Amino acid sequence: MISLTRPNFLRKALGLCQRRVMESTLKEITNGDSVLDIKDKCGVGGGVEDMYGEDRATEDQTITPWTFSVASGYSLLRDPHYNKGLAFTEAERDAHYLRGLLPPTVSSQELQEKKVMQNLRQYQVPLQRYMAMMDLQERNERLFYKLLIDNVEELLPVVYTPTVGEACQKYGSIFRRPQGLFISLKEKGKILEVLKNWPEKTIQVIVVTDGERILGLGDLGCQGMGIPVGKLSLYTALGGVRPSVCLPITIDVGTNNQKLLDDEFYIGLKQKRATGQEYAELLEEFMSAVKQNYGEKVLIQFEDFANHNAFELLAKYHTTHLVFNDDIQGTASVVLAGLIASLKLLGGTLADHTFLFLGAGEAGTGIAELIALEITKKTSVPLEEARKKIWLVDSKGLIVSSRVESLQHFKQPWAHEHEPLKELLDAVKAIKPTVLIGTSGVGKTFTKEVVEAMASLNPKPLIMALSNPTSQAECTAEEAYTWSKGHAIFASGSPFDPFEFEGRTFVSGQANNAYVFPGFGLGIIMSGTIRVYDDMLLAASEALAAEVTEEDYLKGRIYPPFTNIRKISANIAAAVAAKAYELGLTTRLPRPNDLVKYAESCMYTPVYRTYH
Ligand SMILES: O=C([O-])CC(=O)C(=O)O
Ligand SMILES: [Mg+2]
Repeated sequence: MISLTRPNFLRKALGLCQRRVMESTLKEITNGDSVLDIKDKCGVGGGVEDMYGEDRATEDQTITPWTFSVASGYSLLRDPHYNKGLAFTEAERDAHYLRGLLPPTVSSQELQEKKVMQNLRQYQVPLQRYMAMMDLQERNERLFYKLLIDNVEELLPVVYTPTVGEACQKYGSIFRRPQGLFISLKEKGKILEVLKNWPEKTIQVIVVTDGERILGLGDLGCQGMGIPVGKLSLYTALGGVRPSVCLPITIDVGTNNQKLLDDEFYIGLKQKRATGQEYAELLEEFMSAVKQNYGEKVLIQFEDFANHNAFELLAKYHTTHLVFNDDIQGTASVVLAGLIASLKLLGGTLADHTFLFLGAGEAGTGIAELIALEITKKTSVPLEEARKKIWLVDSKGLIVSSRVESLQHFKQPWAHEHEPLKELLDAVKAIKPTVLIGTSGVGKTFTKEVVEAMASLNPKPLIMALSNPTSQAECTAEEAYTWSKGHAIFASGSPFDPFEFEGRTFVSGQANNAYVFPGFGLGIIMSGTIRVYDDMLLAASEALAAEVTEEDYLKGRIYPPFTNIRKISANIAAAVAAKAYELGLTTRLPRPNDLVKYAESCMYTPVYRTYH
C-alpha cells in the first residue's frame, strides 16, 4: 500500500507508476530529484495545480520534505487509512508481509462492525464511548466510518452533541494523540509552514474554531478541537466527503476560562485571549496561508467563534474566500427547513407567523435574517417589513428601538417599536408568537410558565430549544410535551428520546446544523463553487424540508430521521450546486445533467478496498 503523504502531482504520478514503484523494492523517495524522476518517467507534468514548490511559479516557496513509501507488514497494520485488522484476506496477508502478525481468523467488515458495536454498548458512560470511537478512528478509519454511517442515530450523540461537549471540557485529561492542526500565537509568522506539516496536500474542507464559544459551554480554548474533529467526521459520514480532504484546525489565542488556565492538564496556551489587532493579524495570516496553500476552492467553515468575531470574520472574508459560518448560516438553514416543513402542521405561510427568539447571537440573528429573506422571496414584502414579524430577546430583555444605540450591530435590525420588556414571559404575552426559538446557550430558560403561555396562545405552539449540548437546552422534550399537554411541536439542537404522553408517542426533531453542512459542503466541493451566497442556504432549506414525510408529520416531527441522511445530503448537495450553477459561481464545467446522481457518485464509502 502506498501511504498517503504526497503532493497532488505525485498522486497522479502514482496512479500511472504504482505498478512500477511496487515492483521495485520498497524505496523511500524524497522530494527533489527522485520525485522529478518519477514525474519524468511517467510523463506527468507540473502546472497550475502544482502548488507545492515543484514548478517555476512556486520555486521560491519552502516545502516540507514528505516521504512516501509502500506500507506493508507491521506499519500497514498501524496505518489507520489502510488497516483492516482481521479483515485482511489470506492473499493480502501473503502479499503484504502480514503472516504471523495477525491471528489466523479472517473476519468480514460486517462481523468487525458487530463486534465493535457490542463493545461500545457495554460502556455506560458516554465519554467512554466517545473515547472508544476516537480510538477506532485512529486505528481503522474505514471501520470507524462504516460504524458511523450504519448506526448514525445511535452514534451521532457519541461523536457529536451532546458527548463531544463533555469531551471538549475534559479534552486535556483524555488527550492521547493529537488530532488536526493546532495553530497558536507561537506560530505567528509561520502559519504557511505549519499547514505544510499536515501530511495531506489536497484539502477541500477546513473546519476551524478558536474555541471561544464551544456549543453553549463557553470558552474552552484549545480544547475546542473536539468540535472541528467531530464536525469533519460528519462531513465524511453524513456528506460523503473523503476523510483525507478534511482538515480540523484550532486557533489558540489563549483562553479566558480561569478553570482551564489553572488546570495542569490543559493543552493550550496558558494566557488570556489575545484580542484586537493581535487577533486580527493572526486570523489574517491564517486566511491568506490557507488560500496560498490550498487554492481558492477550499471551503473554510468557521465554527464556535464568539459572536463578535464570528460576524466580523464572515463579513470580512465572505467576498474574498470560500467561507461558511456554521453557527450563523448552517443553523439558519436547518431551522428554516423545519419552519417550512412545519407549515404543513401549523397552516399558513411563513409570513403569517410571528417569531420570538430567546438569544440574539449568531444562531438567533442568523435564523431571523434567513426567515426574513425567505419571506421576501416568497412574497413581495420588502426585507424591512418581513423583519417586523420577528422579535428577539437577549439577556437585557426584548430588543426594542429605544435600545438601538447600545445594541451590537448584528442586533440592530431587530430593534422594533415596542415598550421595553425584561422577561421572556412578558415578551411572549405581549408579542403573542406562534413560534418560540431558543438560541441563548442557557439551559432551562423555557419555563413551565413560558411553555404554558405559548400553549394558551396557540393550538399548536412550535417550540425549538436549540442550544447545545443537552444541558444547555432551553427545555427538554418531556417538558415541552407535558407543559403544553401534548400540543407543542418540538425540536431541539441536541437529541431527545421519544416521549410518551397520554398514550401517544412523540418523536421530536433534531434541529441541528448537522442536517445541512455535510450536504452543503458536498454541493460546493463537487461543483467547484467559489463563494457562498444566501440563496444557496435557502436552496438547502427547501431541499431538507422536502424530505419530511407524512409518517414524520404523524409522529409530530418536522425533520426527517438521520437514518436517511446520506440520501438527504445528496439531495441538499444537488440543490446547492444547482443554485451555484444558476448564479454562475461554479468552476466544475460543464454542469453534470443529473446533480443528485453526480452527488451520489462523489460520495466516499467506507467499504474496505482490496489490496494487490
Ligand atoms: O455542534 C452542534 O451541535 C451545533 C452547533 O454548531 C452549536 O451548537 O454550536
Ligand atoms: Mg457550532
